[in-house]
Parts: sequence; C-alpha cells; structure tokens
Amino acid sequence: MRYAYLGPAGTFTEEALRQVAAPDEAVYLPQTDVGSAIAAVRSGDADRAVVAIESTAEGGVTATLDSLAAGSPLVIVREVLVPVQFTLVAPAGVRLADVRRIAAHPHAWVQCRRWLAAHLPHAVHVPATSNTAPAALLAQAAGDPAAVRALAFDAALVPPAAVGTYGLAPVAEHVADNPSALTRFVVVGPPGPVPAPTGADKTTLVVHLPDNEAGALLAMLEQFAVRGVNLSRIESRPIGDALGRYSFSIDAEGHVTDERMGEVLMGLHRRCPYVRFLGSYPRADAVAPLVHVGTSDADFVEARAWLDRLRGGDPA
Ligand SMILES: O=C(O)C(=O)C[C@]1(C(=O)O)C=C[C@@H](O)C=C1
Repeated sequence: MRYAYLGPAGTFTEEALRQVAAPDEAVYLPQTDVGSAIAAVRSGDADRAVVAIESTAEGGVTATLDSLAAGSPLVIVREVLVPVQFTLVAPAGVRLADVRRIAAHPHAWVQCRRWLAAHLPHAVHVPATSNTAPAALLAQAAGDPAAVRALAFDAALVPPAAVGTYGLAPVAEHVADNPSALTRFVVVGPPGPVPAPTGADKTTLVVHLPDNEAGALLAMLEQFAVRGVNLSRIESRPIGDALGRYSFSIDAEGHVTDERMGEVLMGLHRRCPYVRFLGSYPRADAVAPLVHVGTSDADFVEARAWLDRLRGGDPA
C-alpha cells in the first residue's frame, strides 16, 4: 500500500502513519502539504493519505476539511491519535537569548504561544510547511556557517523525535503549552467497502443547509438530536461561491449501519440540499456512545414492525 502524508520524515503525521503501517510493509510518500497528500489519492499516485483533521489546540484542520468537502469523493477508513509536544532547536552555538526568528508550522506556533510569549516575546514567526521542514533545512546547513546565516530563521519548533532524526541541538524542551495536547489523524482512501461497525465508531459528514430558511441549522441538528446521535465536532466552512454560504463539517458518534444513524442520514438527505458521506470508521479511543432510551437498533426495528402492522390494518 502506498501512503501519501505530510513530510519530510519525522512529522507527527509520519508518527500517525507508523501506527497504521510500518515503513517496511508500506511505501511512504512524503508530500509538502495536506492538499497534495489528498490529491495523490485522487490521481491514483497513492492508495491512501494520512492527514491531520483535528487538534486540541486548533480544532478542525481546515486544509483537510476543505480538501475532503469538495472534489471527487474520498472516505475516511481509520483514525489515529498522536500526542503532540515540541522542542525548540537551533544551529550549534545559538542560545535561547539569541533567538529572533522561529520557523514553525502555524499549528505548532499556536500550540506554543504562551511559552513563546513568556520566554521569547519579541520572536517573529516564520511559517513552515510542516513541523520537520525547518529541521531538514537546519540539518542540511549544519557545519556550514554561510549556509546557516542564509537560513530565514535562527530556531525552529520541531517534534521531540525529530531532534535525533536530524541530529539537531535542543535550545529548550517541553515548550508546548498543553502537556496533554493531541492531534487526530485520519486515513483517507477512494470509496469502497465501509469498515465493519465495532460499537465505538464515528461517521464524518459534510452538510449544506437550504438557503434563506430561518432555523435551518436548528432543523439540521434536530435530525441528530431526536435520534440520540451525539456530535463530537461541528464546524462551519465557507462553500466559497458567495458570501454567507457555509457548509458544515460534522463528526457524529455511530456507524452508518446503526439504525439511528441511518435515520439521521435519511432525514438529512430529505431536508438538506447536499450531504457528503465521508465514511464510518472505528474510534481510536474505542469509547462507545451512550444509547438513550428509545434509540437502540432494537427500538427502531420494533417501531418499524409496529408501523407495518398499522399499515396492514392491525392497530393492536
Ligand atoms: O504532522 C506534522 O508534524 C505537521 O506539521 C502537521 C500538524 C497539523 O497539521 O496539525 C500536525 C500536528 C500538530 O498539531 C501540528 C501540525
């Protein structure tokens, strides 16, 4: 299996990929951004993409949400959680007090904001395409003072594991603000058989609302509420064709084969102009949803049998 993912080597995305397939049993195809990783699956250059979709720091990863919401259909087949911490590295000889320009992925910068404000309040953010792109540049320039001076930054925020991979010198460790930060990654592939239900699953959807209808968002949410389906993430993203037009990216607890989730999907299909199914897949934390009274599979099956009896002329 060929996996496209955000590289170069040592990103948190690669840590997620290692949980899915070891390097000796898969082809790793590092890409410069999330959009390219997803495009590689659409073009057939990769069989799967591994991409960040949500973090405790920033919520939804918009590059991923937007790439999956439009274009040829793709589905999520698995999710993986990776703890996220950061180390500040710099070329040999650079002290913390010397640091003025820090290369960092925008999500890494956000995750270290309080530490940076306390320790390097005047440092400027130099945006990087990934957490290890600056690490690779530092490693290339090491030992060549002219190459080090030519870098656009004098320190970088990198995953702790990348310090050894690239032979870098830590200037400060444990610089992330939240010691329990997590990023959630998903494995994305072309449409195919839906992973079997485990009893602890998630379903990801993109939903558009009817235009100019007061309460349309409430009506959409009611489709979930009345069937006892809990949401674990909902975000609005611009559709992009006009101001004021938004799509909703939703993670719901449950599997497409659950009776209650099936009823939700049919309700959305009836009421909303566009619903994209982005897959049902096992939850990485294996936490089963709370099933409320009257919303179990058996409750739906029994209610349908009752309706059939009524329609057959048996009101008993
Ligand atoms: O995989 C990486 O290391 C990345 O650079 C990407 C990414 C992200 O897209 O959120 C992954 C985890 C961290 O939350 C910060 C950045």
